[in-house]
Amino acid sequence: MSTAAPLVILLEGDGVGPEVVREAAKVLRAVAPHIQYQSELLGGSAIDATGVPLPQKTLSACRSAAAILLGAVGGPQWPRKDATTGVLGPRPEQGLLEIRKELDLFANIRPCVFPSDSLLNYSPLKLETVKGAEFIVVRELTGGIYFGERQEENAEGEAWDKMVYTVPEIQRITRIAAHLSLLTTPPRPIISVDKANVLASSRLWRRVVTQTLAVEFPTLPPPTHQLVDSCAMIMVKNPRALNGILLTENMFGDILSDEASVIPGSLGLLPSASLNGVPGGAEKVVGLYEPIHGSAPDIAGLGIANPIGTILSAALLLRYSLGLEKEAKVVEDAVRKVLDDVSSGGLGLRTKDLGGDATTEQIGDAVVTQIKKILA
Ligand SMILES: NC(=O)C1=CN([C@@H]2O[C@H](COP(=O)(O)OP(=O)(O)OC[C@H]3O[C@@H](n4cnc5c(N)ncnc54)[C@H](O)[C@@H]3O)[C@@H](O)[C@H]2O)C=CC1
Ligand SMILES: CC(C)CC(=O)C(=O)O
Ligand SMILES: [Mg+2]
Repeated sequence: MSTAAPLVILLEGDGVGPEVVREAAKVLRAVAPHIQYQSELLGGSAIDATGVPLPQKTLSACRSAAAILLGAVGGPQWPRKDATTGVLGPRPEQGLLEIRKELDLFANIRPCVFPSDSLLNYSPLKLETVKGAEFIVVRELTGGIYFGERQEENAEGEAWDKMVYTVPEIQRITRIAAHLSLLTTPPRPIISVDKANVLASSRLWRRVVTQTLAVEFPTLPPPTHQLVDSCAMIMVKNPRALNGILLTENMFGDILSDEASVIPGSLGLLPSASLNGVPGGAEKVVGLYEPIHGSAPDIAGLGIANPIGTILSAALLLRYSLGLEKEAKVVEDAVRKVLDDVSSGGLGLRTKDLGGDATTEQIGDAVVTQIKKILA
């Protein structure tokens, strides 16, 4: 374990963001007390304080940090209308897109696994359908339609968004998928998801994914290709058929990963890592870690948000940015213990989204208690 004191930037954001980040930071403090923290503004709270969703101070702090932990941004109060001009102000989500672009966080890794087998009974899908489902969504994060040119509604009543991909953008995200595939023996199959029957950008995607894997990773089996619409159907009908790496572009990955959270039972469960390179390699990668969910304005301030997705994101931070694999495992084991049924030695604690009545804080405290027991 490194003895230096790495700096982690906390971007609490909006809505339930501060509630879930508080618990994840508590967990990090328990498992790795040497980490230093600094809180900075992003999103709606940054707009209110500074006028912009990504203040320069936040960006500079993130650039010099070892890693970043984010809650979520956005809410119905933004964009705000200027009282005199009636002009709409910036959107919190712009800040998130900007920080991803500025830090070149092109690889978004979203593992869809059951943090505890006891959750098999809480999935809205049938137990026999979801049992054994386990895949990783590898989402391209700095290209595609979220970053293309756009035209807001004009006088002709038209609006459009342009989806652009380039060969290097597709090559580099394919390399991340290949790297993750090769971490297991046998390698996890790579399923590339696109809409190549309609979109030119998807036809480029399919060609470049196939070629990059064939040329640079000849030992890997060739990828399979799945159209995004039928992929969405398979995900809830027979998710085990997708076991492996789902490699896809920005918007498809955004949508499919929210759908994937239905398998373990809640959007509040799944973590993510946004990286600018291959994790665990010789080069230091920049990493921003966040749950896959949004700011959940409908439950903000009630203290009932599920913090597990953020806590598991903190585990990914320990693993990918700080090289603290043992500590990452301790956090994951502690989360499992908290969720596991009492009959199998766990606490059986669940927030409302999973049918329980535990608060956000109780889950965080329980994870900390389990960490202390594991480390004792
Ligand atoms: N990474 C980010 O910062 C993201 C921000 N957003 C923003 O969040 C705002 C709300 O978007 P929505 O479409 O409502 O998506 P959302 O993910 O915030 O919420 C969807 C549903 O899931 C529930 N939910 C989400 N997280 C939960 C948690 N941790 N525990 C329990 N229940 C949870 C919410 O209560 C809501 O019913 C929007 O402004 C959107 O732009 C959305 C997605 C990602
Ligand atoms: C601003 C959005 C693209 C955020 C989002 O939905 C996500 O990254 O999951
Ligand atoms: Mg999303």
